[in-house]
Amino acid sequence: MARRFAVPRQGSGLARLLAQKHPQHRFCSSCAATGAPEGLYPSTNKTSPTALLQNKTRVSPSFPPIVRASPASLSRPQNKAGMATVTESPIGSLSKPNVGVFTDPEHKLWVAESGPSLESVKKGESLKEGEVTVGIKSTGICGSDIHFWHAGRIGPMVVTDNHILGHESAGVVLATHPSVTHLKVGDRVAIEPDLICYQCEPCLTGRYNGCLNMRFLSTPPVDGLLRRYINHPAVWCHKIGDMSFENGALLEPLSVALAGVERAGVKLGDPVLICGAGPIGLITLLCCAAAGAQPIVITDIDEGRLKYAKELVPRVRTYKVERNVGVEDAAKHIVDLASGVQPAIALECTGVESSVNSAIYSVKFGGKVFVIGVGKPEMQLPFMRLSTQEIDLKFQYRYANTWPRAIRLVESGVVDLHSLVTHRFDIEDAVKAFETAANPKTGAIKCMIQSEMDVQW
Ligand SMILES: NC(=O)c1ccc[n+]([C@@H]2O[C@H](COP(=O)([O-])OP(=O)(O)OC[C@H]3O[C@@H](n4cnc5c(N)ncnc54)[C@H](O)[C@@H]3O)[C@@H](O)[C@H]2O)c1
Ligand SMILES: OC[C@H](O)C(O)[C@@H](O)CO
Repeated sequence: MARRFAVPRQGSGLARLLAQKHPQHRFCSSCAATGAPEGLYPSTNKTSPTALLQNKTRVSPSFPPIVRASPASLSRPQNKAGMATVTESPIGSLSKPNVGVFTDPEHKLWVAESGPSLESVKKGESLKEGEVTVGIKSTGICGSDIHFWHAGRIGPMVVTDNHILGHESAGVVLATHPSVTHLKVGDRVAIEPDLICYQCEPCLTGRYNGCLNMRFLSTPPVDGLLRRYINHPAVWCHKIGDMSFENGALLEPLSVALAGVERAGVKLGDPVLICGAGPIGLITLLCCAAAGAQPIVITDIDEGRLKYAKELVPRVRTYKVERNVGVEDAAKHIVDLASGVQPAIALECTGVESSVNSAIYSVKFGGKVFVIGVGKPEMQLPFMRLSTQEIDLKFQYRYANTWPRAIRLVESGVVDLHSLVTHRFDIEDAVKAFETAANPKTGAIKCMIQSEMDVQW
């Protein structure tokens, strides 16, 4: 296949710079600071970043056999009382077949057998270099999953075939390829759902969410994580210690919010507006509250979601958007609610044109409107308001290098995500889970799908 990007040649400026500065690169915070992301490079003991740059990654023919769970190796992290607990559940005892949650261009939704098959998981046959098999325990339903089901597309991302949904997952490592050194069977992990090329300019400069060859799990045509078992590169499986699997799954939407809050530059005492109190808006609210923003106003058209926001962060001020109120008037109400203080930063988490526009009319001179929501391909925006008020209009798309930070925030309790989970379903009942998540009358914020295994972890 023809390359659409330039690979740094051996001896080229970029390749030399990376190789000279940090021969080991992987998990190197200096690389993160200078552009190359923490955890970007595969953690195989045979793969150096220099080799990646030179495109010389090869499987060693002499690897020992796949490591699969055996009772002795299945040690869980220490529990709260400091006691190590051992799980006696070898992979060989798994009996539930792999299933996936599918949609298709006809907007059907169903649960059916999917790959990798239980048989191949047990034998470890399907594992490639650098991969681990993860038994998925919890997966959150994202608005984009519902969109792919209902609308069959998000902008240019179109469902053209039977397609497995889901990209917010955490689980337990069931098997490791011998090339994997930093994970072992029994590790609890959250899955970062992107597969990148490690070779294009965004990858090499630390902004791998812009990878020119991105394969994002659950974005068609790449199947998602709503399955019992998946094989995934170990480098994109982040250890979560004894964090709950649900919190592990929520690290994905937290990553979206964190990336936005970080790039928007929210600081202590900043007056902030958040538009939309869906999961992304609510998690953004938790992040802004943790960052010390004050006052914080959040908007929504749904009273129930605003009530939820108030329960999460009692000091937030809530504004119910009414369809018959114009965007400039809505902006005035928002500023009034903030005791006359115009927001320095608006984090837009709806992707709805009128909401983007009331954010633009709300922020102060020199303020920032930071759009996380995704919406119509084209929108009409108040150009002269942006111009005369020197407002920065910026955007976030997914995330890069957020998982380690997100894990620290959740582990420490600085950001408490757990109460966002309002409904839980077994993977066999995924259709019911999706119907609940898609129906505003259910009051669902985050529906979680759990895949019970014959193994207790
Ligand atoms: N940029 C990214 O990488 C990224 C990642 C994940 C999600 N998203 C997008 O972020 C947005 C939010 O995601 P979510 O999961 O919270 O979705 P959601 O649909 O659950 O939440 C959106 C909220 O906005 C509210 N809303 C609708 N119109 C409004 C208006 N005019 N004013 C105020 N509120 C209004 C809805 O009532 C809802 O509560 C979506 O557009 C989603 O596609 C973007
Ligand atoms: O958090 C990731 C987002 O939900 C996805 O990018 C989605 O919007 C399209 O695949």
